[in-house]
Amino acid sequence: MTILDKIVKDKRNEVDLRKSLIPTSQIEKSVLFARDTISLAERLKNSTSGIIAEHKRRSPSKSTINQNLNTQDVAKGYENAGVCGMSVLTDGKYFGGSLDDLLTARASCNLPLLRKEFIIDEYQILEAKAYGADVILLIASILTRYEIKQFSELAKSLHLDVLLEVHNEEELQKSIMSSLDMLGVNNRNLKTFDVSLNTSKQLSELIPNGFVKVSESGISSVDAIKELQPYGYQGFLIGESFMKTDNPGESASQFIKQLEA
Ligand SMILES: O=C(O)c1ccccc1NCC(=O)[C@H](O)[C@H](O)COP(=O)(O)O
Repeated sequence: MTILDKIVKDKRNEVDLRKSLIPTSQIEKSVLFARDTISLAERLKNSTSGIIAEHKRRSPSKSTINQNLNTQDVAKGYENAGVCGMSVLTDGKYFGGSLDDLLTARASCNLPLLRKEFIIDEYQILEAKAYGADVILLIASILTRYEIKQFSELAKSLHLDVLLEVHNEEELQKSIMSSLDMLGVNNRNLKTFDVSLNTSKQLSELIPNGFVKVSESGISSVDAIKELQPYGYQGFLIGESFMKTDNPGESASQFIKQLEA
């Protein structure tokens, strides 16, 4: 069983439990459920840097990244740095995140927020909206084409942007549909954790125009972004590189200044 299989198995149990505790009707009554969302895709199209900065305490590939920071400081720091959006990991067991982190980030900044989660049920999309997200992530390797269609159409009906993540050509071909806004190529192989920017480079030409291209994971230098930009990437998701420092907002700020110099 791969780590991804384990995460998905645990996620099904976790979502079933939450569904039994909080009914959909209650989620839909939350104040944030009625909030006007902000489009990350539009921000990326109009940006010269395209940074999506992540809140990430730990991960299966790095047991500890940073356990000492508070989400409010990270969100405010990222906003002051001028990032286009913030990604908030909400998985508890493997990443040390929570829906409360999303809520705190929402209360602390006006950035478009991505709920970074292993979405396997429509219920999690309703939660994303209710806890202040503007964008959801769908991971092609854990979903069927039918699920990608159902989930992305639900997200669009709630005015959420959809970032679809792929790692290879097969996942990309199965997923392309008009209800997606952004196509993300994950440079980290989620089975082996190997990271290679070549994955983004190789898949770029297969992504149809009209989708905002996002390169995800393993980006730790301005040079990496300059290498990826000629392949049409407008968004760059960066987690560990910022979060491993004492001040992720300041690190993002220095990074963006260097990129735009
Ligand atoms: O980061 C992991 O180890 C990981 C393992 C299994 C599934 C997903 C994983 N990461 C989620 C992400 O996509 C990254 O957090 C995100 O792209 C940022 O990556 P990085 O800049 O390398 O922290």
